Amino acid sequence: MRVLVVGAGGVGGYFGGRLAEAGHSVVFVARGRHADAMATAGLKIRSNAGDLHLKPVVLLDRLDEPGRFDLALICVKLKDTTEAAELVKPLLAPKGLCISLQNGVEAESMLADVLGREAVLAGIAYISAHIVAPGVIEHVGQRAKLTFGELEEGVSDRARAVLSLFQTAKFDSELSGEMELQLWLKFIMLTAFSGACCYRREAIGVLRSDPEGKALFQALMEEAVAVGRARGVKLTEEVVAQRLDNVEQLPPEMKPSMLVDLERGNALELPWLSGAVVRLGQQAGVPTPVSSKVVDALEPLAGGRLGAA
Ligand SMILES: NC(=O)C1=CN([C@@H]2O[C@H](COP(=O)(O)OP(=O)(O)OC[C@H]3O[C@@H](n4cnc5c(N)ncnc54)[C@H](OP(=O)(O)O)[C@@H]3O)[C@@H](O)[C@H]2O)C=CC1
Ligand SMILES: CC(C)(CO)C(=O)C(=O)O
Repeated sequence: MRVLVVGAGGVGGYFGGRLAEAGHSVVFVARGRHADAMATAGLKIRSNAGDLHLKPVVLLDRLDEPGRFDLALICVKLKDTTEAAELVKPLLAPKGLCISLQNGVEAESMLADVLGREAVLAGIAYISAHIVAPGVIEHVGQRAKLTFGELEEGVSDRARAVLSLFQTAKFDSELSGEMELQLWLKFIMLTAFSGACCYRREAIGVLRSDPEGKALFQALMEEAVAVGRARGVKLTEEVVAQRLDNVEQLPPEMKPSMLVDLERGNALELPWLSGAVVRLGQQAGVPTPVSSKVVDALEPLAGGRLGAA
């Protein structure tokens, strides 16, 4: 399979790098100083699962012939999703597939609007990884896993073929027949994690050691669960307690990617995380006062330093 990785940051650089390490044909779409560094010095991954120095790295040549790629992994921030889909459209082979490894519960529909539903699979990245210098990605903790599958319930042969590809690489992968539920299970944790850590400017270790921090986390998660249920997602009674237990296992230094962005003055994915809880809650008639408080506090910073200038 010829793989196109759109966005070579924490997520795209890590998973794309591991696929290339396993010998697959992987072409990256990158830009700016990160792209320059990848082109000259290669892509470096620092990871507890094993460091990797990928050199040479193949970057997309704008003159590449159309219809060349069997699989596109969308790994840009959510604000760049539609642009990424437009870029991918002419490059995908006729039966080519596109998988979002982004956060939130809305990336798949943004991709489907451009590429058509048939070309889109849903995906989730369980990892904490960030660009720490141009051309260099650091993986925090041990976890590196992709969960993915069809938008509709059930498991298809084409998704099994992607699983076979992923299983050759140095990360965990899982095919799911109920991706809407999976997307929401990650979303309820992530929206609470990113909302609480950004609101208090704390990594998870400090946040969870303070009862008020934990209470904020739990309240944000409960609101997201209520919104998901109102939309028909089958979230069980135990789901909040299970996620709170999982959070106890995270390395204390772990920060959500939105806090990393906040500290760097980058644009925030707020509109698709706590912002989505508020927006989807309004649509479903579910009150979300705690998420609104987080959105109100962070909104002035959501455009990032450049956006605010
Ligand atoms: N980082 C993490 O640990 C995790 C992140 N996620 C999710 O994954 C997604 C990606 O996050 P992350 O990897 O952190 O993002 P990063 O910002 O690290 O990487 C995205 C990269 O894509 C580049 N990019 C964006 N648009 C284009 C384009 N049109 N052409 C070329 N390059 C482009 C960006 O460049 P530029 O900087 O110039 O915009 C950036 O280098 C997000 O939705 C995030 O929520 C999910 C799980 C974990
Ligand atoms: C919480 C985490 C690290 C889980 O993979 C994540 O998705 C993010 O920081 O964006």
